[in-house]
Amino acid sequence: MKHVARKRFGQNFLHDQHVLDRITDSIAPAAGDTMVEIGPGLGAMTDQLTRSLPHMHVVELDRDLVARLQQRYRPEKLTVHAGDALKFDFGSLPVPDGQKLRIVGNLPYNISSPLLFHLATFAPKVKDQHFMLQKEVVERMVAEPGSKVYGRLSVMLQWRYDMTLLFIVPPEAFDPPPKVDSAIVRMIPLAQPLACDGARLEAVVQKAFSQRRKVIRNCLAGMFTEAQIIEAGIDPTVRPETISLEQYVALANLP
Ligand SMILES: C[S@@+](CC[C@H](N)C(=O)[O-])C[C@H]1O[C@@H](n2cnc3c(N)ncnc32)[C@H](O)[C@@H]1O
Repeated sequence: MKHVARKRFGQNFLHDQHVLDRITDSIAPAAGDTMVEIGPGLGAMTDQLTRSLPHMHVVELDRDLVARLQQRYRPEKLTVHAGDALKFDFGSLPVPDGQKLRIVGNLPYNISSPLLFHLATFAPKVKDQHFMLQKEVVERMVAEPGSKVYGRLSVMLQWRYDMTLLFIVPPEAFDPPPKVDSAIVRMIPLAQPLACDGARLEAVVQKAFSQRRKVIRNCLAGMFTEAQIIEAGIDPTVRPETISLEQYVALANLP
């Protein structure tokens, strides 16, 4: 029976073989990799990846799709984790000594930011991540200071990852087509992120960008004095979107 795409699970299934091949080439799966796919859906990417991998893991929330995947693949080939990727402990997957996890997925766009933040907590155990996301989200992730779309997602993810927008995917590549363009992003955890307490950095960045149009002195009133902002090497009259990752880290590291 044909699966009817469920909007609430952000289901848009890839059917363009050229796009599937390009994504697979970008991921370049190798036989020894430990790989997990988030939201395998009907298995379009899974089929491609399992050609090179003797075994892989998937995490899928939709129980109907879980049942389909379990019917389609032998358990030695595919371990299906039925559940919510937002709550999944990616650190619990068995990875051989000296190796790290590879994470891939055409992500459900309705939960992309919280999912990226959840995944960031596993960054030290991860080799790389390749995701399909809404193009605008990828543009925010890789944005530089001064850009209109530079914000919390840019700073928090750039603190942990080296990120590259690989290519754009048009709506026609999916069934049903989403209303927006999509993009493939490669995320490689940094070996040595700038030393900083993540929760503190998050608090500073969240407060800074909660009023993008104000100058940073006013955005951070109550958290830092003007003198402290200057001490972190920041002009207190600039807007939050012009402040670099290094400067936000300096602020978060103030005693
Ligand atoms: C955009 S579709 C991609 C499907 C498939 N990978 C493809 O490319 O055709 C997103 C998939 O994520 C699943 N999904 C949605 N929310 C999820 C969650 N919280 N945890 C795990 N999977 C989820 C959906 O059921 C769906 O299969």
